[in-house]
Amino acid sequence: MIDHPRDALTFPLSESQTLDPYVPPTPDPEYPTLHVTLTFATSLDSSLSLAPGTQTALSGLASKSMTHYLRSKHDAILIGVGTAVADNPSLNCRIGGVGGYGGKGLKGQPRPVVLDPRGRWEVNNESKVIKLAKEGRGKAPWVIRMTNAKEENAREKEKVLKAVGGDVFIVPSECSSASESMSRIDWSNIFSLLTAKGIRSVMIEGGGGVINDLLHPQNFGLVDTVIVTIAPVWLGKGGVQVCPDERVEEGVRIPVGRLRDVKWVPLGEDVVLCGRP
Ligand SMILES: NC(=O)C1=CN([C@@H]2O[C@H](COP(=O)(O)OP(=O)(O)OC[C@H]3O[C@@H](n4cnc5c(N)ncnc54)[C@H](OP(=O)(O)O)[C@@H]3O)[C@@H](O)[C@H]2O)C=CC1
Ligand SMILES: Nc1nc(O)c(N)c(N[C@@H]2O[C@H](COP(=O)(O)O)[C@@H](O)[C@H]2O)n1
Repeated sequence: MIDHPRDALTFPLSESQTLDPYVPPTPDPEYPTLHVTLTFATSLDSSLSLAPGTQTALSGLASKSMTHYLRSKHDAILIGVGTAVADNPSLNCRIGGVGGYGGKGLKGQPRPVVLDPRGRWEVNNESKVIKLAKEGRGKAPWVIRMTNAKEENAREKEKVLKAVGGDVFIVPSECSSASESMSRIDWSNIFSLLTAKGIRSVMIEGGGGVINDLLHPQNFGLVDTVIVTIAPVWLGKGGVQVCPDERVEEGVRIPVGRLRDVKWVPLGEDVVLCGRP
């Protein structure tokens, strides 16, 4: 019997088989493509957290283990800088048997990627992702920045990242007519960068800004799979909500997006919705 650390999570084979039609397929080495999974946990009133800048535990143990199983099936996890700042997340996979949790090396560990266009994430040696990378319990993070970002402490932060094997990549921004501070990076450029760096599957975990941007009709087609944990709780007004901009075509309001091939999987007290855009 394999000895797993006491803090390791388990996800039963029977549950993983239910989910497997939605996990990324084995990549074809001749046709390098990227599988994009959008996944998050929400309340009954479509909130990710009680308030901006705070972390709220929504997933129960069973659905949290499901998220970690998904992490083991993806090459990378991507979050927005708002989440990196609010949560100081670990972004590793803590399923027993993966690298660092009873397994060898970093096998099964995804690459954490932080979308931080303007260099707002104060990554340092106390950041959980950096500590885990040092301990061999997670991969070192990559940061995606925008061209011309006026970033404080850029050199120091890059040094911290590179010391553990992480990196910073610069992607051209899409200029906004409103102002430079409104400019953003086109998701197809982000996905091209990840593909060029050898990533074949990415799970995007949030937060609100990132999810709402990906649910925009212009971007929704770039998503292959959506997996949402719904927890039986209402958080109330003032939270970070998943609620994309409305969609109007020829002056008529229509739904923003709908999933097909849908499966609802009860896990503990939560239910997990799987589908494809
Ligand atoms: N329940 C759950 O599953 C999850 C909950 N959360 C929660 O969500 C909250 C964080 O969400 P939120 O504050 O919305 O932050 P996000 O993590 O969504 O980060 C948003 C920021 O990411 C950058 N960004 C997003 N899209 C683009 C783009 N296309 N191009 C360039 N930059 C982009 C922008 O940075 P800039 O402003 O610098 O331009 C933007 O403000 C926290 O409370 C966290 O706990 C987070 C993840 C999952
Ligand atoms: N699946 C899920 N359930 C919740 O209740 C959550 N709050 C989140 N948040 C996401 O998970 C990240 C934290 O991960 P670590 O445990 O620190 O590795 C957090 O940053 C969000 O992306 N997810």
